Amino acid sequence: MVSKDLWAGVGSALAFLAGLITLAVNQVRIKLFINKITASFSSTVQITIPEYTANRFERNELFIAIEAYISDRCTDRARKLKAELGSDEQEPHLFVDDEQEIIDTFKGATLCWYAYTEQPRSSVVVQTPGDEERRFYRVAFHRSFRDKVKHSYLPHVLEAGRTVIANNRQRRLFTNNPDGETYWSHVAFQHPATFDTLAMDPMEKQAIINDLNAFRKGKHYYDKVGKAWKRGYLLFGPPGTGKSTMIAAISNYLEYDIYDLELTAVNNNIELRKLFIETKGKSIIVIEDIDCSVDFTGKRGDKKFGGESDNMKKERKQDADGTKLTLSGMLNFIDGLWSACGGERIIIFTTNHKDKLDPALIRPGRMDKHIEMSYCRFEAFKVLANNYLDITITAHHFFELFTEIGKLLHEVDMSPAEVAGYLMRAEEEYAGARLKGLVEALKTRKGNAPMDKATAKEEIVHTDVGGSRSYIKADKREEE
Ligand SMILES: Nc1ncnc2c1ncn2[C@@H]1O[C@H](COP(=O)(O)OP(=O)(O)OP(=O)(O)O)[C@@H](O)[C@H]1O
Repeated sequence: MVSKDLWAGVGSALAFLAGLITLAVNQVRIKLFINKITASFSSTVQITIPEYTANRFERNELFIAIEAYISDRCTDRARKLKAELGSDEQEPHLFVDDEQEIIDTFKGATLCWYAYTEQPRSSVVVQTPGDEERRFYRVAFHRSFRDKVKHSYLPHVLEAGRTVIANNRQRRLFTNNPDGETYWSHVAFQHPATFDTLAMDPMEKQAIINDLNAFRKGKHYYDKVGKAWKRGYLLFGPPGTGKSTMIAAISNYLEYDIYDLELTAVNNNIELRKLFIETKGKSIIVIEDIDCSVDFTGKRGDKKFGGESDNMKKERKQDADGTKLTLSGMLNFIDGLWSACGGERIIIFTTNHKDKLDPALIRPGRMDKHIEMSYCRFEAFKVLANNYLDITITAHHFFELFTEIGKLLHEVDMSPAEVAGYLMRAEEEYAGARLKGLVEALKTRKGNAPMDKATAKEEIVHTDVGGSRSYIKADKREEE
């Protein structure tokens, strides 16, 4: 009897449980159904941005920019963050972690961002990065902002995100590999040179800065005139006058990477083209000592003598096949069709002998600006004195030394590198002693190089005393 009652109790309990389960399942079904109905009438629109593009091999640029944008704008508001340290970086970067709502506002619209990760289905064989974990950003907003989001907000996020990435990024110095699997290898670029520490005529320096500013902001202009967004600079001058320092200052100013192209390691035109294609935008491509890198002279044949020699025919064929590095390959590199890919690149050649270069290589349009880096004159010296000794022309106790140096630098050719050498001489503890050492060296050089009488007569030396320009007449012969 007892066992009959017990079984009856268990039976009704099971029936009750089954009823509950059916109810729960029905409720989930009902909830899903209600969600579906409300979603179809909802005023909210959602856009999902996957981490990988449809072909799954490339990361989606929009996703990367959104990540940077949200990390930059919204980390203060987020409660869950992630920290990462890149291989070349000094400071960790903070990112907003997944599965939390982040609110952003834009021109009256409120946008709700949410990041989430989907695990791969167990049946999927991982072949590409996008087959592993799949990450997404989702942005939700009122449907009345659909156009604003599409045409203004997302482009704004893309641009702002790219700027954040460029600012956070450790700049890199690339060099081409002679026979490696990759075309370029790189190290972190950490050169302290800036335009403030670069010793040269202030007006010329300002002209270069203006030119760089115009270039950086010039995308629309270049598009309008139908030119590729690139600019060529030829830096020429004797050794030690600051050509490499200028390149470092430009890179630091524009925050561009540097590709230091070693032409002697490039075997032919095809390789040169591939190297170019592998460079990224916002970069400076440098070929130092272009006159020493490859002997282009004579490679184009001597047309003066009429006809085409066998050598020239061979040269033309090799040129067409790309089996050799030739001048025309170089010209193509600078302004051929391939050079237009990517945009926002500065190409810089340096040389100690501008006169040795083929005019075709440096004509305007290829090398747009020719910048002469010259021996140290008084204006440049003032920058070096400030850099190395922390003294300015307003330091009255050095007035006489400065005046003497000003006169001597006008008469004697000494590179900024040499002047810097005297200003940082470890064996002299005091600034005055170092300046005197420089005066002695300049006098010795002056004595060794007798001056041409005509130029030595009446010279005007410009010095800037206490900010006001004064002119000191110096009759060099009489002084001696
Ligand atoms: N104009 C300058 N302003 C500031 N420092 C300079 C300048 N010129 C040279 N120097 C100093 O001299 C050193 C050598 O200069 P740099 O390598 O830039 O000269 P360069 O013209 O590229 O020489 P080279 O033709 O031999 O390659 C630099 O490290 C820098 O300290």
